[in-house]
Amino acid sequence: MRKNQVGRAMQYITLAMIILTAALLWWHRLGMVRVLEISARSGHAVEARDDHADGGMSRAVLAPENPFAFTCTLTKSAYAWPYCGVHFLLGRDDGGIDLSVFDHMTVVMDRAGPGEHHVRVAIRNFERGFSTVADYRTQKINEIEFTIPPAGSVTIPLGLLRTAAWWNSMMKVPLLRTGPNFDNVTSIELYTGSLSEMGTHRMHVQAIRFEGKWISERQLALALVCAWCLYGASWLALGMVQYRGQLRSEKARVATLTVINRALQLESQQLADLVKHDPLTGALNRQGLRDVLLKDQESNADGQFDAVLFIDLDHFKRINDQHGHDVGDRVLKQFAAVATPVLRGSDKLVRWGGEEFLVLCAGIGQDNAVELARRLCNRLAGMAWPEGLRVTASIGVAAIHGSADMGEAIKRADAALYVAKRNGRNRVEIATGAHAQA
Ligand SMILES: Nc1nc2c(ncn2[C@@H]2O[C@H](COP(=O)(O)OP(=O)(O)OP(=O)(O)O)[C@@H](O)[C@H]2O)c(=O)[nH]1
Repeated sequence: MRKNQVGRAMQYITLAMIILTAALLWWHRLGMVRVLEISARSGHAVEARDDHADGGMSRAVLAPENPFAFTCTLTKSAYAWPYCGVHFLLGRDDGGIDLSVFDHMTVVMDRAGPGEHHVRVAIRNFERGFSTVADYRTQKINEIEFTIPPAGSVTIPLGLLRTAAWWNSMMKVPLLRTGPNFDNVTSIELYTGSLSEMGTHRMHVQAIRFEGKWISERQLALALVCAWCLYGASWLALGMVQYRGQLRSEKARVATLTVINRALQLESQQLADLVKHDPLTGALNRQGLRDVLLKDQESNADGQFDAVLFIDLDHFKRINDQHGHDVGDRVLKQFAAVATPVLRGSDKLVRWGGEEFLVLCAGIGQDNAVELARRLCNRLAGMAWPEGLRVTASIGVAAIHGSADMGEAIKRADAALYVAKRNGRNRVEIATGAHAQA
């Protein structure tokens, strides 16, 4: 995927994440509620309970047509705490349901009877390690007592319920486990309160409703933080992967450009060389000579060259005329090939024009220059040439007195060459008066 496509995708995902986060927070605030209702419609079993078993005389009687409506006759007796009420059974004796996922409980009921209507609600929890199936009283009793209007409802946060102190004492519960528990609830009990007046109380439980958020605020916050962290991390990782890919392609591009650059440098060097060299013989041309002299002047004001040889192949026109230009070209090429190894590395062979060549000699001295010219003359005269030709050259030698004298020295060498031609060719003449014979 291209970089800007990924960027656009990430923008959409960010927007989606923001909308999702806002929607979840809004939904959590206004909804996301789960409800457990215990009522005549829910089909939970109901049992009547009173103080009969404890020696009292109170009576709880369920209405035959609706066990959620019952009559409770509270009667004073030898038993100190008369009570009566009902049990709503939620699970088996040893395995109840988890009500800890709910936040609060709402009791909706009608009643009729003497005095204020005090109600005690108890939630029985089967406590592993304490409760037994044989005796339901060993199940932890978490309770609260409150007053309810004749017809209406009361909502109670589950956190307000407390474990009965007598149960903790009876079961010898360690201090840290004395708090209420709702994770294994077997029944909910609804009794008359401790301040309820004696007499007949008619009660009709419309519903006991447990409500709570599917996810607690804390869980939601944690989930959102995790999701955003994950998203941030994946964004970073993606960025890193892209950055590395970019770096790799940049490196590859730089490497390619370096290769191209080198090739161009080489090419431009070759072109520069071409411009400075005669294509036929490979000797320097006049442009090349100019560059050599400029460089020479830059490094040494007086110049390093101290002698110049002016070479002209003898009767070259005749070679062209008799054997054709191609043969003439081959002779010119052979001349350059023969002359080059005779010269030293610091000497420069220049094609002056046509069949005329210059040799610039550095640090040689006039005598040695004359010696070099003779050697060259002899070499040319003694070797085999194309078409069995005999090729000779006439050479004028002149001393160079500093770089400023270069032009004049070439003229003097040319004049000496003219003398060599006039004196019969295939010979060396020196420009400074004393003309040596080959
Ligand atoms: N094949 C060939 N011939 C060339 C080239 N450049 C110049 N020439 C010929 O070289 C010949 C030079 O002739 P001339 O200047 O008359 O000199 P020469 O015949 O060598 O006579 P001398 O110098 O007096 O010995 C001319 O015919 C030119 O056309 C070249 O690049 N190739």
